[in-house]
Parts: sequence; C-alpha cells; structure tokens
Amino acid sequence: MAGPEQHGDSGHRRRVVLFSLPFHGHLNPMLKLAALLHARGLGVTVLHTCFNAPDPARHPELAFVPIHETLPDEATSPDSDILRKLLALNAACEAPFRAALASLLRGGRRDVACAVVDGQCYAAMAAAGELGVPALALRTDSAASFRNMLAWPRLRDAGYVPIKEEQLDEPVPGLEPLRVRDLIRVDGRDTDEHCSFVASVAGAVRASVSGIVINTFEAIEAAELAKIQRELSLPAFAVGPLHLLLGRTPPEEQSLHEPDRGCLAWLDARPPRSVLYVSLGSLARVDRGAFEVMAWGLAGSGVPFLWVVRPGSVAGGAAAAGDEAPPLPDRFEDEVRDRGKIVKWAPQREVLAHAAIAAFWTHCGWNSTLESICEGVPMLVQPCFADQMVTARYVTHEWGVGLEVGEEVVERGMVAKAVREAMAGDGGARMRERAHRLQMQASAAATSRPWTV
Ligand SMILES: O=c1ccn([C@@H]2O[C@H](COP(=O)(O)OP(=O)(O)O[C@H]3O[C@H](CO)[C@@H](O)[C@H](O)[C@H]3O)[C@@H](O)[C@H]2O)c(=O)[nH]1
Repeated sequence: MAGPEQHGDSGHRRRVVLFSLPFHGHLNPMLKLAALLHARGLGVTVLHTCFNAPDPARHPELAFVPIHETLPDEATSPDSDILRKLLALNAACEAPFRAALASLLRGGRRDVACAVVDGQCYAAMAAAGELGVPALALRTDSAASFRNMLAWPRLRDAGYVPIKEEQLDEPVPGLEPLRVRDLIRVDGRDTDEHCSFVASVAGAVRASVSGIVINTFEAIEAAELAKIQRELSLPAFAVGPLHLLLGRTPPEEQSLHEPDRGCLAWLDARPPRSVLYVSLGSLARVDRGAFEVMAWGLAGSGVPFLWVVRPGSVAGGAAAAGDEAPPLPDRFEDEVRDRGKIVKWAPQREVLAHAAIAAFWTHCGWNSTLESICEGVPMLVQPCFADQMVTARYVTHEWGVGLEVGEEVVERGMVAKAVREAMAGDGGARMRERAHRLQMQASAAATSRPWTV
C-alpha cells in the first residue's frame, strides 16, 4: 500500500506520476523532469523506492510516495553488477509499484493523467499499462544507446551477439558508427540474462507505453530519434539537456556523497584551462590494477588534476564498500602533491563550468557526457559498462569531442600520452573547438524548449 504523501501540492490539477529506479544517474534527471512538469502547471507525484529515496525537503513543490519495496542484497550490493541490479530491482519493484499506483488511483487521485516511468523499468511500464494509465518511458541514456538495445534481437540473429573476440573491430551494419566492441556490454558479459533483460525492456516499451522521452537534444541525436520513432512507431521526444532547463539556480541535486566544495577553491588558484577533471560517476567500479594504472598515468602525465575517488569505486579490498575511499597507491600522494587534488565526491557541474578545467576523463555515463558537452569541455573516454560503450564511440567518432584512453587495461604510458594530447596537443585543440560548438547547440536547444523555466 502506498504511504501518505509527503509535501507537495494537493490542488486539483491534472497529475503526472513519476517513478525512477533508485540510481543516482536515473533519479536526478527524473526529478528535473518532475520540476519542469510542475512548473508547467501539472500536479506531480513521485513514487519512489525507500532505498536511495529522494529527499522531499529539496522538492517542496512535489508530492512523494514511497512504494515500500523489499530489496534483495543483489539489488543494492556494490558487488553485484548493473545487470543483476536491474533484474533484481525490476522483480522487487513490480508488485509494490503496481499497488502504490493502484492505491493512488483509488484514493482520490482520480486526476492522474499519465505516468512517466524509468525506461529500464519494464515492470513499472507493464504495471501502468495493466492499470490503464497512459505511460511514457524516460530514457536517461542516449538515443543511440536505446537504439542499440532495440536492435538486440536483430544483432543476435545476425551473429553479432553474444560478442565474439574475433569480431570486436567489425562495424555493425545499421548501427554506425558502432563496432562490435562498442555494443552495450555488462562487465564484459553479454549473456542470456542480458538478452532477456533487453528483450523485456523492448517488449514493455512496445506493449505498454505511448511514447519515449529522452534526455538528449536534436543537434546531436536527431537521426537516432527519427530511427527510434520509425522502429517503434511511437513518438520519441528529446527533452534535454534536462539540467540546463531549470535555469541558473536549479533545485539542489540528490547527492550520493557530500560534495567536497574545497575543490572549487583549489581550482580558483589554478590558471585557466590547466586542470584535468577525472570521475567515473556513481556506479562504475574498476579493479585494483586499473585503478593503479589510472593513478600512475595521472602522475606520469605531469598535468594538474582533480580526481574523484569515490568510496566503493575500486573492487575488492578493505574499503570496497562503506564510506571510506579506496586507498591510493603507496607514494602516489607524495609524487603528485603540488598538482593533484583527490576528493570523494565533487560538485561536478560547478567543476565542469570552472575556467580552470581543460578536459574531463570520464566513463561516459550519459549525465556526465551531457554535462561536459554543455560546458564545452572535451573528454578522455574510459567506458566501463552498458551504454557507456556506445556513448564513448559517439563522443570520439561522431561528435569528435573526445579521445580514447584505451579500454580496460591501459598501459601507464598510454594514459599519460592521451592526457597530454587532450590537454595540450593539436587533437585537444580541435576537440575544444567542436566542444564549444556543441555547447552552443545545447544551450540553443535548452532555450528553445517551451517548458524551460
Ligand atoms: O563526484 C561526482 C561524480 C558524479 N557526480 C554526478 O553524478 C552523475 C553521474 O551520472 P552519470 O555520468 O550518468 O554516471 P552514472 O552514475 O554511472 O549513471 C548511470 O546512469 C546513467 C544514465 O542512465 C548511465 O548513462 C550510466 O551508464 C549509468 O552508470 C552526474 O550527474 C554527475 O554530475 C557528481 O555530482 N559528483
């Protein structure tokens, strides 16, 4: 049963119900969409999991209702990969989401006009459909990544998946510029489980939703959006970049950890365009070897850097979970003392907007990629899993605003070389020019949206 609504308006407006899976990179775009819908005069109720629940105090204009799910460990443990999490969350949220939505419909919320649910939550799409609530799916990844997902059955029939080592460099017909190695992968696996997850998402989209809402903008993904519409015979709306649509003082974001604002003062003392920002987002984990390669690559590059070393971001070891950041390699801090700043969590959007930032070493999570594009910051890409593979390819080969660091195991010398090229080389200068152009286009997209506030 849905609990009582917390905060939010109770007026008699047409109402939209939103539901996001409890990932940082999904919840924040959904809450931004919620704020925009509210600003357009709609009532908004956010159904949410108790795990990683949003803080109602940050969004007094919205109504919040917990679904009271019971999650198995694999839905939340840092040791389970993204696929296990997605499967477990879908299974665990299905019944409580349906009950919460049904209870809203019964209990005086007859004003519910539609639902917007997480585009990875097939359980919620199906439940909305069963209850007769028109639903839209919000994709918090790129249109290109969603197309890759929709193409999965065809890729399987054509023998591209499961991915084979000897085909890694082959182009994938119909999904250019992707090669086989750029297809969505989960921690190196593309098992039957992955195929069935992808099929469940595509099946629910086809059966239960009236349209797709994507946090992207036309200047970079018009062709992908058109193909999605054609393939699904459903409207696909570009609504992003969502973080630009809420004006210069958007509501404070849900934060995974307390952002270390000291790094902004540290950046203030640096010359313009001199610092490399390094972060792999809120979910990715690297093994100890790859972490050390990153560390010594940064040390060997000679460039100043701000590095987010998130608690739980290195697999294994004593500090694999909890609130402690993983230990840095011996002697690393002494070596980079004058030019390296290490934090557990940064105010990323402010960091990317800072004049001292020259480039962003990123895992290509879609939020980070959009944030980098919107600030005109070129990227060094190190995709870790899922849509990040697709996005990295678009960043480097379609939009020309990034360089590859190399996949998985990278040699220390290669890291240092890529870092220097992005910061000071000719390739870096060309990327910066293109990044500036995309920044202008993103800003134009944001100001042209009728729902910008
Ligand atoms: O120190 C930090 C590090 C990150 N962030 C923020 O955290 C978000 C990270 O989002 P994203 O870049 O999308 O990465 P993930 O957290 O990894 O996001 C998950 O969700 C995304 C959207 O679906 C997918 O693209 C990714 O592959 C998936 O891992 C961004 O808004 C960042 O600004 C901070 O504020 N401070």
